[in-house]
This record gives sequence, C-alpha cells and structure tokens, in this order.
Amino acid sequence: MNHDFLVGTMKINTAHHLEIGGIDTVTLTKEYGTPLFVYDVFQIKQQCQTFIQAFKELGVTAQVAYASKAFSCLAIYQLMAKEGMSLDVVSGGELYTAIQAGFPKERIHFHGNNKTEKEILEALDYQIGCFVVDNFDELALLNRLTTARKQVVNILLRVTPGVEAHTHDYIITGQTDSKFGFDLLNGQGEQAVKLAMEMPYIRLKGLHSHIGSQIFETDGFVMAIEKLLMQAAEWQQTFGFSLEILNVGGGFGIRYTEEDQPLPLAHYIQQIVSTVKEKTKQFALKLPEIWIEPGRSVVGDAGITLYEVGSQKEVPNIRNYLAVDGGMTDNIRPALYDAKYTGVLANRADETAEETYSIAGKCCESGDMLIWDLPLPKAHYQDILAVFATGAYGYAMANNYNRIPRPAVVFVENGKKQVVIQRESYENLIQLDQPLADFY
Ligand SMILES: Cc1ncc(COP(=O)(O)O)c(C=O)c1O
Ligand SMILES: N[C@@H](CCCC[NH3+])C(=O)O
Repeated sequence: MNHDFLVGTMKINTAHHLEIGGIDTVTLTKEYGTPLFVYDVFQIKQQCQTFIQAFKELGVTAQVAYASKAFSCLAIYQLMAKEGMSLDVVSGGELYTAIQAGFPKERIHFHGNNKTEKEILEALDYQIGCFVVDNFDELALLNRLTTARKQVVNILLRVTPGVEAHTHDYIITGQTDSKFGFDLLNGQGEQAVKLAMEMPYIRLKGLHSHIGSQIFETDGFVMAIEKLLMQAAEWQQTFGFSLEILNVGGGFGIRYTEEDQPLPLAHYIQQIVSTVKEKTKQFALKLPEIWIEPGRSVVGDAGITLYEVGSQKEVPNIRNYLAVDGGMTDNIRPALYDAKYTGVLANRADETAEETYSIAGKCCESGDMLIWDLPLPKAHYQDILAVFATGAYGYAMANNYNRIPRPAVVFVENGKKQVVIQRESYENLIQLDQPLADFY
C-alpha cells in the first residue's frame, strides 16, 4: 500500500493490521461494529495547531474558524474550543449543537444564504460573535430585528469576488454566478456596504469571501485578496468604510488519492498573509485581522471509515464488484461529485495487491459506488476495508436512504477511544414516525 495515506498516528502494526491512535482497527470493528468512522484526534489537533501557529509566527491577529459543516457533533465542537479555534456554523442546528457543546459564543460565526428569522433570533439570543451576511434580504431582516431589540451585532459581508478556484465544478462558490454573497462586479457589494454602514445596530467589521473547496494552489486566494482589498480601499476613500476583518474562507485541499498533491497548510497561510500585508501597504489600508474557515483540511484526512466486506460479483472480462456494508448513505461524495478515494484491507494491510475491485455500497442504486478499480489483495467475506480521508463531508452528509442506520463515530488517541456519535438503531429510525391514523 501507499504509506502517504498513513497520516497522523496511522500505521500498520505487528499483527499486519491498520492501527490508528494506538488502537488496532480490527479491534475497533469488533467492539463497535461496521461501518465505523474513526478519527485520529492527534491529527485533528495537529491540523488546528498548524493553522494557528502559522498565523502566530507571522505576527498577525487571526481567527481560524473550523467550518463545522465538514463534521459536526458535540465532541468535535468541544475539541475545537479546546484547540483555540473559532467556529463557522451555517444553520440553526449547527449553532444549537455548538451552544450545547459549550462552544464560546463570541467565537461563533453564522453563515448561510437563507438564515431564517427563527435562526437569526436564536443567534441574537445567544449573542454570537458575528453574522456573515449573504444577501440584501438578510441584511434588511437583521436590521429590523436588531433595531427592534436594540441589540448591536457584528457582521461581515460575504462577497463573490469573481475568482474561480481550480477545483471540481460543483463545489466552486466564488464565481459571479453563485447563490452565495454580494457580487462585487455588478455593484451589489458596494450597495450592501453602504446600506450596512447606515444601519443603527449593525457594526460592519469587514468582508468575507470563499472561493471554493479542495484547492491545491494559492493563486485563487491571492487574486481574491487583491480584489477585496482594492475594493476596500476604494470604499474607504469614497465613503469611509473601514476594513477591520478580512475573512478569506476555507477550501484548503487534502489528499484523497495519489493524484492529489496538497500544499503544506502553512504554505497557504504564508501566501495569504504576505498578500494581505503587501496589498494593504499598496492600497494604504490598515492591516486587518485575517480570518480563515477551513473544514476539510482540519478533519478530512484524520478520519477513516471501516467497512465489512460482504458479497462479490464478477462481471467476466469487465470488473469485480466488492460490496461493503455501507456506501452512499455514509459517503455520498463519490455519487454526488464523482469524488475519488482509496483504501486498504485493514486486517491484511501489508499484503500485496493482486486483484482490482470496484467497491460497491449496499443501497438500491447503481450509482452507489465508493471506489472504482481499487487494487487489493484477494478479498474474502468479512475482511475489513478501510477507506482513507473520509473525515470531512462523510458523516456530515450521511443519510438514511433505504432506511440504513447511520454509522457510529469513534475518536481515538494514545490508546484511548470514545464513541462520540452512537450508531443509529432501528428504533432510532422510526422514532419520528407516526403510525397511520384514521384514513380507513
Ligand atoms: C463559506 C464557506 N466557508 C468554509 C468552507 C469550508 O471549506 P473546506 O471544507 O473546503 O475548507 C465552505 C465550504 O466549502 C464554505 O462554503
Ligand atoms: N460537501 C462538499 C463541499 C461543500 C463545501 C461547502 N461549501 C464536499 O463534500 O466536498
């Protein structure tokens, strides 16, 4: 196998099994069943500290906000709080979970292109740190609610700088034709800044842009920063706008397969900071606080999924299907984005690959495939397949199609293990259902 995928504490132990956090993955499956998400807590902490230290070393004031859409539960919020991270939430549900986890409210940033009045009121009640306002309707709503409550809020305006990051089409969010944010090119950004500056209880602190996800180069960030700062300088001149915070979003890429060559995280930060420093100087602006909001790069490669191998189907001269006991219900990314993954047999991790299998899920759906053409040793019934880098947008996007219960999630570190999300039971599956009443 390719050892590049053994990040953090992952290794192959003397039993020839994949090990993570000092614990044998086969033991984990015996104890907790499959499919099972396992997170290497050491690796998550390491990613957080890499971001935070990179800013520290460059001497800039920063907030690193974990984009919790990547993976959200009480325990991850608590871990992020302990690591000194801020938090990006995009719904009342994420916000509620963060508050229940005791996450410091002042470090919560509320995103989303259609925050409901109810969600906004909840966030106002919690007195969160900042709203990232996405559109004119939200701005008007926030103005109405804060005025009625006489409550001051900090906001950033999300703008679309018209920069395309080189990544998969479906997950680009920075171009002009996007459902997110105020467009800079057509003047909506400027109009929003003017409006916000006149609102009595709104404190416009700065600008936000997010140019896409799974980005492997820094050019997009450099271009977006340049555009934002140029605008900020113009608005400072023309109507006294003061940029205190510049949030450049998330999107830092990780390795899913051998084709992915991610940059070291610190490299993105160095480029971002040096561009902000250079451009603020050029445009005679004060150096703003720099905020980022990584999701995938914080939890993505720290997570693996363990599946049990079930049935096999040989299509002679075409391919061999190997089915596992999960699929698009725990990882919809291959079906949704054609996302690529790799994996190993966790119980025979150092055996030579001699077959090629296409890994199928168990849903009633032809598109329910996890990996095409994966080289593996000859697989047997009940082998354990470990799929790497499933920590981001895996469990977070899990669903109950075909009434398949969602997996359990376990955190491991230094031989310690903890279930942070229990496996869904059949009882859980019907707990919101109501039996048919009197239609007959
Ligand atoms: C506004 C915003 N911030 C942050 C993120 C996190 O992105 P990633 O997980 O790629 O770091 C996303 C998702 O793409 C996003 O839409
Ligand atoms: N869910 C996507 C990323 C969306 C990013 C959120 N704006 C993924 O799995 O890659």
